[in-house]
Amino acid sequence: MPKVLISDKLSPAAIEIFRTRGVETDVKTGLSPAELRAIIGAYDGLAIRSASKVTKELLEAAPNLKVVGRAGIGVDNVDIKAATAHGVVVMNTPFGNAITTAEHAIAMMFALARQLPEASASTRAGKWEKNRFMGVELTAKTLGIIGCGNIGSIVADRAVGLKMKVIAFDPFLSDKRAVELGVEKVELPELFARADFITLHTPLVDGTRYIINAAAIATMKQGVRIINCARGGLVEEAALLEGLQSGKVAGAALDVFEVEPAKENPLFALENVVCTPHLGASTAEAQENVALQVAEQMSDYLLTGAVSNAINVPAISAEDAPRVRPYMELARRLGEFAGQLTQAKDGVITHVTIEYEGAVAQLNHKPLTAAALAGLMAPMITGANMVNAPVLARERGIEVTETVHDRASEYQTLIRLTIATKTNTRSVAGTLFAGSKARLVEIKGIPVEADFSRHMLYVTNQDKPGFIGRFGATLSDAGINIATFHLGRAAAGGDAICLVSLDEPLPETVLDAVRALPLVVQATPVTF
Ligand SMILES: NC(=O)C1=CN([C@@H]2O[C@H](COP(=O)(O)OP(=O)(O)OC[C@H]3O[C@@H](n4cnc5c(N)ncnc54)[C@H](O)[C@@H]3O)[C@@H](O)[C@H]2O)C=CC1
Ligand SMILES: O=C(O)CCC(=O)C(=O)O
Repeated sequence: MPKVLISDKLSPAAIEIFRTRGVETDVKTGLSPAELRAIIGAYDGLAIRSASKVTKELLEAAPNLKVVGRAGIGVDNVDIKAATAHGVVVMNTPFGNAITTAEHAIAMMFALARQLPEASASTRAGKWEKNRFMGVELTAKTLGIIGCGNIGSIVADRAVGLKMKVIAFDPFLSDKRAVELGVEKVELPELFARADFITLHTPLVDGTRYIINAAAIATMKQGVRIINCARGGLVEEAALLEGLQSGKVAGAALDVFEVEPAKENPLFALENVVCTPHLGASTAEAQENVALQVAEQMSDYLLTGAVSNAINVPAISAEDAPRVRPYMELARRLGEFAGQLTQAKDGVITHVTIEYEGAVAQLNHKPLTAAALAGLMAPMITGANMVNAPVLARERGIEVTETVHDRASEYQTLIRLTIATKTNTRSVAGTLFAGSKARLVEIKGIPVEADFSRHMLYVTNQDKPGFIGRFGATLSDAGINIATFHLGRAAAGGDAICLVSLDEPLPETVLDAVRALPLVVQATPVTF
């Protein structure tokens, strides 16, 4: 039974889902990095929000970890590169808290416009300072949205409803989508120059870090108000502080900070700053949504291999998983077979081509390619799996080509893998028999029909009389039982191949004896 650790505060709905799905679940929140490192080795899955940091060091201490599930959107607390290198799938829940976070941004905009926190504090203190709090209307004001994805789009929709003029900067916002949302697409300098309110909704990545800095603030309207419910680090706090103190920026509403938890911050001293402690996603509805979703996704992956909302691996829907899984198995086995045949003397692999024909051509082939690469590299690289295999291939300069054929094939469905090294090219092809059973049907273009079995011996020989008898005698003299025996040849008298499955591993001495037989070109044991 797979075992999951929940290390941040998640709705109890998640535990319920894990347990009913048959995933053993521990909840241990508030652990220090060292405490988490000390126990992570026992778990297959880790469910987190934003407090737990999934670092390279944590991943190094987690040999069994297969999946990290982020109950939320931002994954900047996860070292994705390191997770990928360790073969760990990272998933998030991209929609579950989007409405709630967009509503928080809108609430923050109102709070800024009407100084609600200060007015509330003053009233509760019995001051009745009616003249102190003069607000601004939102109607007809220009809202500049930076990042118009899930959350930014919902903010746009709500702001349009408030009769604001909405302008947006997002390099991936299409003209059509902008029209649908009722927003005007602009470049960033124009947004800075025109917006009365600016709200941020991008991830924190290298390209967005300090997207609001001193230079940007200098180009903004006098009296601009800035809202950040995305990530600390998008706004340079020192520059914002200066802008607020000079009056250039009339107010700022911040849910997120460069350093969190933000217990001390010079911005807190200013009365035109509204702050919340990273509450964007904190509604009962959103927390229920993300907890349910992350538990379902992680359980699906651990129990069935279905992948949804993964950041670092191609998606396989739960619906597709039963159809795709046998093909992944076939692709992986073809990769393993080819990997074991590729010998050190062949030199490094330079190119891998994966062809999909027949029924398999209709499927999402990304996970199949990843599985084939994982199989290929597994004999050479410990820990290679379908998460890290495409990266490992890229790092090693292996060019990967996927070809999807719509031509009719002799087989109803076929995957062919061709491995090129500097000195050699090898190909293997397989099909699914009876819908789910992986079978080898071609090696080096020579037809064969063989199941993948635990212990196999692959021999290439010259197609001349005498080979089969001597080969059979060598194995039987050594007391080795042949379970199945498959022969194939390119043409009479030409290159021939022989693939046998054995009941036990072939001792080195017998392998040497086979290799020494006349007509044998090479003999390679293959195990699964
Ligand atoms: N305060 C909170 O509790 C929460 C904060 N968040 C934050 O909100 C962020 C946005 O979430 P979603 O809208 O769901 O993500 P999303 O991926 O749907 O949208 C992000 C948008 O930013 C755009 N973008 C990327 N680089 C950009 C750039 N340099 N300039 C302008 N736009 C750029 C992308 O094209 C995309 O459309 C998350 O990454 C997360 O950090 C999300 C949920 C809760
Ligand atoms: O889990 C939380 O409270 C924060 C949510 C968040 O920041 C996110 O989903 O990106």
